[in-house]
Amino acid sequence: MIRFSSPGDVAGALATLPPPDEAARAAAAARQAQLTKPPGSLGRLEEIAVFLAGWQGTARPRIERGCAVVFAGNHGVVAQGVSAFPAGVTAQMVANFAAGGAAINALAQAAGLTLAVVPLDLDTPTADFTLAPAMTEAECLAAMNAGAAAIGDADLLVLGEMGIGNSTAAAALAAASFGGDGADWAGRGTGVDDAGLARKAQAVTAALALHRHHLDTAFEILRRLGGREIAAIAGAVIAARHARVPVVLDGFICTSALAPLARFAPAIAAHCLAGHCSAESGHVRLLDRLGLAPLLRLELRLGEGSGAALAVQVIRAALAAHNRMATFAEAGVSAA
Ligand SMILES: Cc1cc2ncn([C@H]3O[C@H](COP(=O)(O)O)[C@@H](O)[C@H]3O)c2cc1C
Ligand SMILES: O=C(O)c1cccnc1
Repeated sequence: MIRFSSPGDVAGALATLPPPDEAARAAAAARQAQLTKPPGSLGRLEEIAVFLAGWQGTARPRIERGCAVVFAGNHGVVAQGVSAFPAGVTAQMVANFAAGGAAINALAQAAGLTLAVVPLDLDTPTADFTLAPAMTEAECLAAMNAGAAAIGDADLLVLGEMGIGNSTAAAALAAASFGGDGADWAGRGTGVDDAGLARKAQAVTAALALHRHHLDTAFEILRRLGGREIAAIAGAVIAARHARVPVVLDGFICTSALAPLARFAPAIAAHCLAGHCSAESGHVRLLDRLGLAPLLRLELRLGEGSGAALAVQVIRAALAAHNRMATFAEAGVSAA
């Protein structure tokens, strides 16, 4: 299990990302070619099966311990008037997750996933990053370690977040990592009006100016502009990669955790599937920058891991076809 004791450990883990098991990928691709269908006719379902084979290291991948993990954190930048909801909703929603009443409870259950919720110091919001770094080094490392620890023994990891104000942090991370200013990456989040959207864009642009001389490592970008739940997702993604556990990403906010990592380690998203493309305006561009093609596009704009959990139903179907279909030889069907 990975532990990050220093920012150097994060850089080290990013410099040593393992590749997939190419033999398992080849074996899975060979099986797909034998199944009773024209080659390629199951489209991306075939790619999903080969992808999971490579990361699970077996020609016949399975989902037996599919785990959804939702990280929660609070954000000082809400003081800039960037969310349609008050910061107290973060803790209230964590209570709702525990009571089973949130969308992710229903969607994780429908997808056959266990659900873990990891609240991260909700009583201590990050600093307002328009004025100071969001987190200290110790705070950011602790959040990343909470993320790394949460992967447990999952064989498929579904990541989600809850944190009022975090679509502003996500926009800042995307801009710092891939260029552009606040207006390029700010979206409506929980549904801010035009004035709220302008405040978000302004907050991001102000933060980029304040931190501009210090954005030269993935860790510093995450620490200065992210939040605890986003840093935890980054830690979980890195830890999952080193454990060769495939990951399903959710919306704009979840995906934004990869932006600073990808700037310094472009292969970081190779063990990740994009569950969906959110209606949040920056998500389509963020996915494009990460080289990810979303599985679903259902106009969701919720977070919590909701779109990722939904996509697991497609992933399960891909594996059902891969593992249960007959080959041409078994079925006595003539090959081309
Ligand atoms: C009741 C409620 C449940 C949510 N579940 C996820 N989010 C989503 O909205 C927040 C991001 O939007 P913004 O940056 O505009 O605050 C995050 O908590 C995200 O997970 C929710 C938001 C609300 C209000
Ligand atoms: O895409 C997301 O992750 C998202 C969009 C709006 C609000 N919360 C989350």
